[in-house]
Amino acid sequence: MATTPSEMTDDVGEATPLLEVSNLVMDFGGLRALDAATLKVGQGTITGLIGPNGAGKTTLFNVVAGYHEPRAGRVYLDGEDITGLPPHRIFARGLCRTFQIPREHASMSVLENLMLVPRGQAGERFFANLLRPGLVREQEAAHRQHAEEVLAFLDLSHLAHEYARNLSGGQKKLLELARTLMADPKLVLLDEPGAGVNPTLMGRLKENIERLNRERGITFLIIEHDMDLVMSLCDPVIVMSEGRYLMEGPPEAVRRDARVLEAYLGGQYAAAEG
Ligand SMILES: Nc1ncnc2c1ncn2[C@@H]1O[C@H](COP(=O)(O)OP(=O)(O)OP(=O)(O)O)[C@@H](O)[C@H]1O
Repeated sequence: MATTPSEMTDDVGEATPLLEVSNLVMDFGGLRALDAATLKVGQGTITGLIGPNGAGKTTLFNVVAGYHEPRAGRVYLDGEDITGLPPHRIFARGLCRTFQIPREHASMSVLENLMLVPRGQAGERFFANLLRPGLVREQEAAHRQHAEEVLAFLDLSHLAHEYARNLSGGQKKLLELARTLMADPKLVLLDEPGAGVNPTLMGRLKENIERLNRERGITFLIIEHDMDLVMSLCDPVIVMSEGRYLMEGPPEAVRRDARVLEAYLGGQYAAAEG
């Protein structure tokens, strides 16, 4: 059965939702990209976020991750109000996002890309550097070890010293995922992880998301247009349309819901139904 945001509390149990977005409004000039968008993401879920082009999904990610300040509304992470915090502070609280177009540092190796992810290193603090250089070295070594573990977990160790520019599109998506893991995230927002990824790597990406969810308890919110990926990976699936929450439910219920079909009206969903 599909639910509304207020009913969803029961679905997630008594626990506070990991992410709660309440009545977000975001304008770009005269265009209202988010129109009182409200939704909740349950702890430990792999939640899908779908909707037609322009529904406001990426804008919602940008507001949640601190890249845009909303005109109105609130964002809560694990019950704490994070609205308007800058991206690095939100990141430090365990909310990480990836981008539709990966943002790797092309002329650095894969390992260096991971080591760049900030973790509040003492080395970045001038006085700590002067007073305790040994601490800086220890932290760098620990950071490197963590990066190597992340690469091993994602089966990317063989690419550690490859320039990021030489990776395929799918490998860059895995690198994006790896970068989020450097921050020990609670919640990862993935923006179209399947776009431009070949079927083999897509399978790997999916398995890795499932393993991270199962073994590390990481919650995922995933924007995706590939309906096969959404249907096989995500539960629940939230649907947005015209800047607002439309409905949510298990993938099969969402797939059959008349409101969803109407929202996509002749778009890729109808095509996928074929
Ligand atoms: N930086 C921006 N400046 C102006 N308009 C923007 C900006 N970002 C998004 N928009 C507009 O806001 C609306 C919502 O866009 P958004 O990218 O959030 O939708 P989406 O659901 O992610 O779409 P898609 O599935 O195509 O990525 C669209 O009309 C878009 O053109």
